Amino acid sequence: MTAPLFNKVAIVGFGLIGSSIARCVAEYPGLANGVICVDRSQAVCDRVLALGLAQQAGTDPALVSQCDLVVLATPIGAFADLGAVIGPHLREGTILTDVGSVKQSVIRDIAPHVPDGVHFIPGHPLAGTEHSGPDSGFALLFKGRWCILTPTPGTNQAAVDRLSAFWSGCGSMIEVMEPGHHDRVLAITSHLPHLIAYTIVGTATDLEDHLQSEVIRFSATGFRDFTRIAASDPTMWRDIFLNNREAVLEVIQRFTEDLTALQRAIRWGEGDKLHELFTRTRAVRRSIIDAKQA
Ligand SMILES: NC(=O)C1=CN([C@@H]2O[C@H](COP(=O)(O)OP(=O)(O)OC[C@H]3O[C@@H](n4cnc5c(N)ncnc54)[C@H](O)[C@@H]3O)[C@@H](O)[C@H]2O)C=CC1
Ligand SMILES: O=C(O)C(=O)Cc1ccc(O)cc1
Repeated sequence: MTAPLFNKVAIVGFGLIGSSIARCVAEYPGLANGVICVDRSQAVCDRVLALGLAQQAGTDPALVSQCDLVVLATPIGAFADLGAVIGPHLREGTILTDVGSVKQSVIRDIAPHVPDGVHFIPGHPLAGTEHSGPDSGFALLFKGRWCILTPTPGTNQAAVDRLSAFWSGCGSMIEVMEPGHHDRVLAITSHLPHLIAYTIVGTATDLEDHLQSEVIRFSATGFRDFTRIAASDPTMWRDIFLNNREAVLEVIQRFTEDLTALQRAIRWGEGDKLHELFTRTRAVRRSIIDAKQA
C-alpha cells in the first residue's frame, strides 16, 4: 500500500469548510493519516471530537507543529493575527495553505509570517453553502467543483503538485491562477451576487416594515433563492468585502451602469433591448449547464 499524501493535517478553523476537508480525509483513502483541529472556540473543539472528525482538538496554535499540512479555514479577517501566532510553530517542509475567498489579502496577511523552508500555497475551493459550523460540512462538498491555487512566483513545484493531489483526492478540479486575477473573477461571479442578495433581502424587509405588507410571506421562488444566499455567514462576508475592496467596487460600478441602462429601457418601453439581454443571459445559463453535463 502506498503512503498517504500527508501524515497529519491541521485544520485551523473547523467550520463548514474545515470539517468538510476532515470528512474527506476520513472517507477517502490516501489523503492523510489523521486530522488535528485547532479552533479558538472550545465548544467547537468539543463538538469536533464528539463527531469523531479529528484525533486531537484544542485552542492552542502550537498544535500545528505536529503536522505536515496546515489548512487555515477561519474567516479571512483573522488571518493576519493567525499568521503571527502560527508561523513560529510551523516545521520545515510543511505545506501551509488556506481556503479563503480572497487571495491577494491573504498573501499580504500570511506571507510575512511564513518561515523559510515552509511552502505557503494559497487556495480557494469554489464550493460552499449558506451554513456554518462543524455539523454542516460533508465530504461530497468538493466533488466536481473547482479548487483554485494561487502560488506566488518561486513556490516549490513539488509542493504545489502535492497540494493539488490532495484537492483532487477530495474530488476537486484544480486550476492555478494569479492572485489578482482570482480576486477580479470572484468579485463578479461570487462577491457581487452575494452583495445583490443581501441588498434585495434588506430592501424587501424595509419595504415590508414600511408598507405594513407581507412581501416576504408571499415571496416567489426567485426571492427565496436570494434569501438562501443572504443567510450566509455575516462575519465571513464582511471580511470578504473589506478585503476585496477594489475589485468589488469596480464590478459594483459596472453593474450600476448596466442597471441604469435597464431602468431606462423599461422607462422608455424599449422591449427589444430587454428581450435581447434576456435572450443572451438565458444562453449563458444553458452553456453553464451543458458544460457541467459534458
Ligand atoms: N462558507 C462557504 O461557502 C465558503 C467559505 N470559504 C472560506 O472558508 C473560510 C471558512 O468559512 P466557513 O467554513 O464557512 O466558516 P465557519 O463560520 O463555518 O467556521 C469558521 C471557524 O473558524 C473559527 N475561528 C474564527 N476565528 C478563529 C481564530 N482566530 N482562530 C481559530 N479559529 C477561529 C470559528 O470558531 C469557526 O469554528 C472563510 O475564509 C471563507 O472565506 C471558501 C469557500 C466557500
Ligand atoms: O452558497 C453558495 O451559493 C456559495 O456561493 C458558496 C460559496 C461562498 C463563498 C465562496 O468563496 C465560495 C462558495
